[in-house]
Amino acid sequence: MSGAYLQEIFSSVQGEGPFVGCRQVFIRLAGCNWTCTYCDTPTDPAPKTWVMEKTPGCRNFMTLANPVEPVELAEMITSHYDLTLHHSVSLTGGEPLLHTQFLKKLIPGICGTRAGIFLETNGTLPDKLSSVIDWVDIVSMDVKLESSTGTKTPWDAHKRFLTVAARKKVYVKVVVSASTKEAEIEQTGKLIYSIDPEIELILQPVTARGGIVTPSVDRVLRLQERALKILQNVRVIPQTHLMMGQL
Ligand SMILES: C[S@@+](CC[C@H](N)C(=O)[O-])C[C@H]1O[C@@H](n2cnc3c(N)ncnc32)[C@H](O)[C@@H]1O
Ligand SMILES: Nc1nc2[nH]cc(C(=O)O)c2c(=O)[nH]1
Ligand code: SF4
Ligand SMILES: [Mg+2]
Repeated sequence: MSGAYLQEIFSSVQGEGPFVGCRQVFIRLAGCNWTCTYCDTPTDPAPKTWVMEKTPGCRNFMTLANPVEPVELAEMITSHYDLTLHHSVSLTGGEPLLHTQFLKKLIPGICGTRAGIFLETNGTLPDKLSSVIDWVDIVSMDVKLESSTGTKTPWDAHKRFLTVAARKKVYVKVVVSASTKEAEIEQTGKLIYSIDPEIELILQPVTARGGIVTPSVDRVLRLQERALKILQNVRVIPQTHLMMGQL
């Protein structure tokens, strides 16, 4: 099957990590292979419908049927959005790397932005990343700490993943909570350092959900110091789109 199940498409500003504020077209694919207690996004693998703005940036959504064919979707996006006004197209989800065959057919048709294709991923599928890395320009890779997600951290898969991602522009994002252990941050820092000490680490305080509690101001500073003992570039950046009332 060449089609894929989508959740939504919208134009907004990137709200997380070092590209905060950049205008992006977000393509949110359906389904996820991971479980994060704090997740703020539905992960139904096969929703009957998906939504797209009638007018870019106006949040007047129209409902469309799933699944969608890649070439048809590329035509819808390029006729609907002025990609030249956008920094990049953000492929997100759910977990976008569950849809690599679809992405390889979609991406050639949506390459008109200023900085290309931005992949927002949970960092758990290195072989899937290898199959599409040539089509991607920027990788936002999560490291999934057990203290926040409730699922055991896949350290080996993360290491293999970052090795592949380092072939392009990449940064690592780690959601931290009140229960994040300094040892987890240290292991994250050592993983990054072992591949490239220059790769930036973003500590993203959890937006409280699912019983996962936002870390205290003091705790965030201690965690950042722990990472700075290992890495050059460590910033604390929250989910800013929520503060701006942006999607
Ligand atoms: C919804 S996920 C989709 C992409 C991919 N599955 C991943 O986890 O990176 C996008 C980003 O939102 C973050 N996120 C989801 N829920 C959050 C929350 N409650 N607080 C902070 N960040 C959250 C994830 O950690 C991830 O960096
Ligand atoms: N504005 C905005 N920025 C984002 N960065 C990552 C997002 C995601 O859900 O993947 C996201 C999102 O949902 N909205
Ligand atoms: S990997 Fe991403 S989409 Fe999947 S549950 Fe975690 S935060 Fe949500
Ligand atoms: Mg989001």
